[in-house]
Amino acid sequence: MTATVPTGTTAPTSDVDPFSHDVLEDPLPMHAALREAGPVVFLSRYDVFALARYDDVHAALVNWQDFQSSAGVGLSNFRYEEPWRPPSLLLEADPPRHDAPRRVLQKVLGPRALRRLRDGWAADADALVDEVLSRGTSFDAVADLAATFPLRVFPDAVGIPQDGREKLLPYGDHAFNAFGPANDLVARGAPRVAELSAWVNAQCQRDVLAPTGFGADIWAASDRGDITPEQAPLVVRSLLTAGVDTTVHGISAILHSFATHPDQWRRLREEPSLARVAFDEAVRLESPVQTFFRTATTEVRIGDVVIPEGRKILMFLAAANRDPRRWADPDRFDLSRDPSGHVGFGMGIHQCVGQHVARLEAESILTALARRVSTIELDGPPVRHHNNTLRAFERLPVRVALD
Ligand code: HEM
Ligand SMILES: CCOc1cccc(C(=O)O)c1
Repeated sequence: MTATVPTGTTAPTSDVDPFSHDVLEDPLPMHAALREAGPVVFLSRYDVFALARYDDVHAALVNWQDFQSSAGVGLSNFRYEEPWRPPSLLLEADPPRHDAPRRVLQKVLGPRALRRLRDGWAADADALVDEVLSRGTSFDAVADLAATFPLRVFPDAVGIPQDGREKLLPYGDHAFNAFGPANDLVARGAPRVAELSAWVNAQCQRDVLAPTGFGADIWAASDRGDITPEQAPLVVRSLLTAGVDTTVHGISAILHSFATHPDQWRRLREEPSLARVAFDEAVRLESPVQTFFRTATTEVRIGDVVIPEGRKILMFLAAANRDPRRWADPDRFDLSRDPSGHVGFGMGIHQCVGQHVARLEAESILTALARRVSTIELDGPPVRHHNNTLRAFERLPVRVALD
């Protein structure tokens, strides 16, 4: 039996460390270099293959058969390494195991289900904006808006108790770090993992969840047999893991985009319905979720490179979202652009099942702000928050003028 040797040229190679602090501070030059090097680049530091161009990232995302998620969507390969927590039934599963949990969450988080939340979230956003503006017109848009609003509305929508909600952000931050290499960012989160995991897992149990909300809806789906009672807590865990940090950094991204593009703020004020497209354009431009991995289930040919079966592929969603081969003037925040097709929420069977929740949160806070604020601008240098997977701000000082 001779081993099949993948034929095809060797990929261009780079020894860049995408998870180093200087790259996490500003990944754009690395993205451009990877796009220019070719359709696929071998990253020698991590022994993985990188895709940075839109067409190649898109093709991998929609081809779940050749690019699987069940070996983990981080650097760690679940075929040989123990996951740090039981794998997600959605993110880290392939069909057929992925199908039922996905169908359940798609219904629980669907646009129709969210209609009942719209008015309450709009009122909460108005109240928060009034509260922030009553304290002055210079503030930190992260602490006062982006990190506050999601934590005011989302845990209640899930139906978890009040106690311990401050654990959600650090838990999610660690989960997103854990998709990367075991570097200092992962080490920093390690001491609290047991405490945070125990708390999150406890919130997924039926007896602590409110009688109405996303959590109750997931357990009701297990009563109907759409998923099993053993699966229900893990599906709730998906919401608590993926549903907080992402929206905090998504809202930060949109506020940073407007604070640095005053002409677009004027457009939003003239046409408030642009809030929806503004969110997708900010997610395209900033890509709060920067990367995800896949594992090749067979030899995959990309360009004239053959990636051997079993190898990890790192998809740079953020690089694809600014690929000049796909986007005109890609670095510009432009509300007249049609951002549909961006891969900031992924694409295909794993495309973000919570995107309507995220969009409604962003739209609520944006509309509330546009109602009262005539201009918004930076009031000092933004400070980045480094994470192996998330693009985020630690601080976003802004100054606003009121009507
Ligand atoms: C700006 C906010 C958000 C961004 C940028 C984002 C991004 C993403 C991306 C890129 C994926 C694809 C993962 C992959 O292909 O492997 C994904 C999947 C997922 N997201 Fe989101 N997300 C956001 C908000 C949310 C929210 C609010 C929730 C929950 C309420 C959520 C729950 C999930 C889940 C459960 C998956 C796995 C779906 C599956 O594998 O079928 N996300 N998200
Ligand atoms: C936003 C990407 O989606 C995720 C991220 C982390 C965990 C999960 C899950 O399903 O537990 C999903």
